[in-house]
Amino acid sequence: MTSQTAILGAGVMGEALLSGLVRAGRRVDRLMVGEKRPERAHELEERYGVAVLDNRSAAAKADTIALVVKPQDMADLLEEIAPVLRPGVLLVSLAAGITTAYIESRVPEGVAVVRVMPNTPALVDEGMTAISPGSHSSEADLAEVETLMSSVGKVLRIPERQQDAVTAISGSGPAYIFFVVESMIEAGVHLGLPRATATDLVIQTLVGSGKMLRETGTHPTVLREQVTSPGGTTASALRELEVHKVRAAFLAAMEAARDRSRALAQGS
Ligand SMILES: NC(=O)C1=CN([C@@H]2O[C@H](COP(=O)(O)OP(=O)(O)OC[C@H]3O[C@@H](n4cnc5c(N)ncnc54)[C@H](O)[C@@H]3O)[C@@H](O)[C@H]2O)C=CC1
Ligand SMILES: O=C(O)[C@@H]1CCC=N1
Repeated sequence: MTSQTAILGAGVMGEALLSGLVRAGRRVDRLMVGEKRPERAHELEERYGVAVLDNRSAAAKADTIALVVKPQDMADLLEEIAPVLRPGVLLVSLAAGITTAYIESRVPEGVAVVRVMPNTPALVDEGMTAISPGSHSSEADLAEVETLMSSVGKVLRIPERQQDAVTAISGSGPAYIFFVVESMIEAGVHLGLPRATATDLVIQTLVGSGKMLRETGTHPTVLREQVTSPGGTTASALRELEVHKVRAAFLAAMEAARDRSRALAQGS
């Protein structure tokens, strides 16, 4: 691929994308970064040898522009770069909640927009990214974004109306998993295990369970039943999770995330 890609907004997710592209063999002279905080810009220049430019210069030179600022900063960023956007340029928005229509209404006609929801495991090339076309994006644009995001993990095409739910499940998802991991480690400490032992036990249990899910293709309910001996320890634990309404809490949490994603599009 010989095109120029600009990443505007290089915080956690911008760096995940940048580092993934570099790991995937993208030449650094084909990449540019726009970043508001000078110390962060300097850090990325040092770490990757990438050129950090002002947003307008980067946007003017790029064929593909990844928008990786917070949803609340998107309007200002679009206002800044809109004057230099050429027809045919591809905007790839990673921002939660922001619709392709929101972006299309703020940029010149003929600019293609693709909405993307990644997650932080992209940092270790195990990301889950869902992509949706805007009203002017072509098959070639979607294929371009698939190539871009598959450098950091798995990519799925979905209709845009599913993006808020996807944000609630896989976009925010790693945080729920880490929360469960934290909770299990704390429980281990309460049960008298050294913290380091509890941490090792929980992380390997998580990785092993994830590998079983992926490699066996067996439904999670069946896998859970395999662990749950009649009258045994697991059944006792699961009864407590049901008593404490953990399943209902997960549903309420993800509905809240989905609703928050919708609200971000309204600028709140
Ligand atoms: N962190 C995550 O797990 C995920 C984040 N996202 C989305 O990615 C976007 C970025 O999120 P994070 O990386 O977590 O936030 P962050 O706060 O770590 O990074 C945002 C970066 O944008 C910079 N910035 C702000 N305004 C700018 C401007 N006008 N020009 C250039 N740089 C500017 C900030 O200085 C900061 O470095 C958000 O829209 C979020 O919804 C999507 C999926 C997952
Ligand atoms: O918390 C957030 O708003 C972002 C979007 C998905 C994950 N982090």
